[in-house]
Amino acid sequence: MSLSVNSMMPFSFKTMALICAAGVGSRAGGTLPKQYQSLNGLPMLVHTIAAFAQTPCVLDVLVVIGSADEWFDELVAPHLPAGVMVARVGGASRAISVSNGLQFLKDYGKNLDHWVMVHDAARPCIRPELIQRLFDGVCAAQADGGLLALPVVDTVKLAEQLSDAAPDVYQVRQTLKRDELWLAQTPQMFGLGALLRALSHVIDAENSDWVTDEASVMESFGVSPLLVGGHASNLKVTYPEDFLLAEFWLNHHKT
Ligand SMILES: Nc1ccn([C@@H]2O[C@H](COP(=O)(O)OP(=O)(O)OP(=O)(O)O)[C@@H](O)[C@H]2O)c(=O)n1
Ligand SMILES: C[C@](O)(CO)[C@H](O)COP(=O)(O)O
Repeated sequence: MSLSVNSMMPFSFKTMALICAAGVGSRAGGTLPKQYQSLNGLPMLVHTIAAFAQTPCVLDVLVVIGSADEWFDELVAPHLPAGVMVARVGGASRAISVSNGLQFLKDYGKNLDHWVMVHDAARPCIRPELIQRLFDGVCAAQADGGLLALPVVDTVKLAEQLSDAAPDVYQVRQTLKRDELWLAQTPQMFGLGALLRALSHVIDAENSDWVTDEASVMESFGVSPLLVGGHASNLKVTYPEDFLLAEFWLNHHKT
């Protein structure tokens, strides 16, 4: 099955941003979904939105939240920069939330040939310089898309579970060549129309559980995204211990 996702390179001097914030944050703990938990006195999502709102290459910002979200209006809306759009179209998985958000942008009349950057609400320490670096890098290389990423610095083992009786015990099968390995961050930037077509196709046609980022979907249709150097500060807040680290980086950016 071929799907034309890279037949026309997107073109514009600006990009839209889609911030996905419809998850429940089950691994982070706490009484609120992690995107609403406080970092230095403000909800995580407020920090994430602010970075995009302050970036020169970002024209429109859309925040995707869950349809039954009970927190956004009270915790985030009072801090929302002018012009930021909000869509209550989150789905059961990150891929569905992103796809629904892209459809919202299309229905809103956004140009399908223009760029969109997808970013996790859970990466609140993203800085405008990094967002701009991704945009400039992809445009300069005339690539079909790209993402921030970090080279792996640890030695990486491929392992398998020993037995169902010992779910935490794994045995090494192979050590991977680390100089070829990168850790994907967000934002991830592709043409709005191309990404929407690719995601919708995967979601409609098969189990989309394997989809953990936008780039992998585009890769499955033959696109080779550009990797642009990210930064350790752009961590994804996943576990309880990540909140402290995120606060450190937010403070560090201010100095
Ligand atoms: N159905 C979903 C699931 C996730 N996300 C968003 O995707 C980003 C990355 O996902 P992850 O860190 O896995 O967040 P959660 O799914 O909320 O966390 P967990 O897996 O621990 O429950 C987050 O900003 C999250 O809000 C989303 O918009 N819609
Ligand atoms: C998109 C992502 O941030 C790239 O590292 C990541 O895959 C999303 O996290 P999830 O836990 O797989 O939803």
